[in-house]
Amino acid sequence: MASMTLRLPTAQLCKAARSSSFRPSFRCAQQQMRWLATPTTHPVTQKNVGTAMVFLNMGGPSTLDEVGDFLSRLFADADLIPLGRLQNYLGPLISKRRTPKIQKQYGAIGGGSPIRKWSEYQCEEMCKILDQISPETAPHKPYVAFRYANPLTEEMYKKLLADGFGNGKGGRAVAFTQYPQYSCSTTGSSLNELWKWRQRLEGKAGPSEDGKDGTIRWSVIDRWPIHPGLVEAFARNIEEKLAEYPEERRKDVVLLFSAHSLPMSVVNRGDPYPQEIGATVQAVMQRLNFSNPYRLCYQSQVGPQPWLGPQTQTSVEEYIHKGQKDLVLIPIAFTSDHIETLYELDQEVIGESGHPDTVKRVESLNGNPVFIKALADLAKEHLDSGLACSHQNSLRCPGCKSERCAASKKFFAGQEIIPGH
Ligand SMILES: C=CC1=C(C)c2cc3[nH]c(cc4nc(cc5[nH]c(cc1n2)c(C)c5CCC(=O)O)C(CCC(=O)O)=C4C)c(C)c3C=C
Ligand code: FES
Ligand SMILES: [Fe+2]
Repeated sequence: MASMTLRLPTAQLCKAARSSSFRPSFRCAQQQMRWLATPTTHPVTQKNVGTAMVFLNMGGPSTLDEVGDFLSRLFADADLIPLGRLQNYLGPLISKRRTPKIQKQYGAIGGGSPIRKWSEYQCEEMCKILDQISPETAPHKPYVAFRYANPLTEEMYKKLLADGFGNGKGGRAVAFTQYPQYSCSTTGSSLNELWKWRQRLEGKAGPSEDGKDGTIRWSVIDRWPIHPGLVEAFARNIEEKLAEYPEERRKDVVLLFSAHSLPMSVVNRGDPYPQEIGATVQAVMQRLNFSNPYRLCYQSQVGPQPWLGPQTQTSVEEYIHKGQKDLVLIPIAFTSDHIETLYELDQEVIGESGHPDTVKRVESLNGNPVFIKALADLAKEHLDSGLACSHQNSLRCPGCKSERCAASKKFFAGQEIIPGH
């Protein structure tokens, strides 16, 4: 199939778009000019190298021996746990103290987190579908970049370069966050880390005026809280779980959506996560035709400071106390199993509820084909859009004081992307 590009040379388009009259709406101008698209051939270098699809996530320790390193990277991350000037001193101290407790939890779920297995599987399967539905950007090559566990962002970036992306040859890479809802402590942290390694490994200069300096062109799928495929996958899993209850009780089962909580300091800084979590919940309930009563609650608080509530475990206990024993827990902020589903929800919340036969959890998305097709559809929409990132991604939190956020947001928003390439 013939590939598509813009009739005007990109450099000319970009120059026009950068001129003062275009400046306020560069991305709009880029989008509006897409109707000029006409079939032509790929630049050879791009065709050969294909498109790198890079899944971003926090990662988890695959073995008990990796728990210490995982936690020490996590407590060293100032985007997640800001400890100020004491970060380098307190981070290692807290992580070391916490390691035995968390090792026990990973021990109880089989000796490690399944997140690497699921991420690699989901990304590979998505790429196979993309090769079919988006031949103009094929071949799609799967990569995983974790923030706190192997494969780390540095390792992924070096692999990209070794595989022929960058190195004077250009090539396109899509950073695809696997957190459907954006938080500066999760996706924001992963993007800041990706930007850091891009600066270290591909130079500080950034792309030249014509975008042809041979560095990797990055675009970002930074959030997808209400993507119809995601909503459909969640909704079907909920329907399956509801079908396990006797018909006469089914419509009164309470659906308890559960998301990882955020410290109130992060919420009050203006983090978009609570709003986007609410949007997913609303979209799923709309798809279910509001078949059941529902609530959103939050889990996995760490440390003594105030976190966003209500807490999942307390909510379950309180509903049971009120006589509501039919409860379905729905982990809504993570797309594969991890200690928060397998340990915290299954073993603590359900295990300690006293009613494990009526308090249930829906399956995580893991290898669900409906979900993997959704990932592919979402990626295709992004590749066709020509957008470097969402418009929303360019806005910092009102309370953000981080220079890292400012620099990385500017970098990603400034990438020049040709639709369908
Ligand atoms: C959408 C998901 C998550 C958000 C938002 C999030 C914010 C957040 N987390 C911490 C502190 C910790 N999180 C830890 C583990 C952990 N966190 C998430 C997801 C989100 N975190 C997951 C899936 C996991 C488990 C990984 C796995 O099992 O594979 C931990 C380590 C465990 C522990 O010590 O309890 C900490 C610490 C903060 C401070 C925060 C928001 C600022
Ligand atoms: S903390 Fe949200 S943009 Fe920096
Ligand atoms: Fe967390």
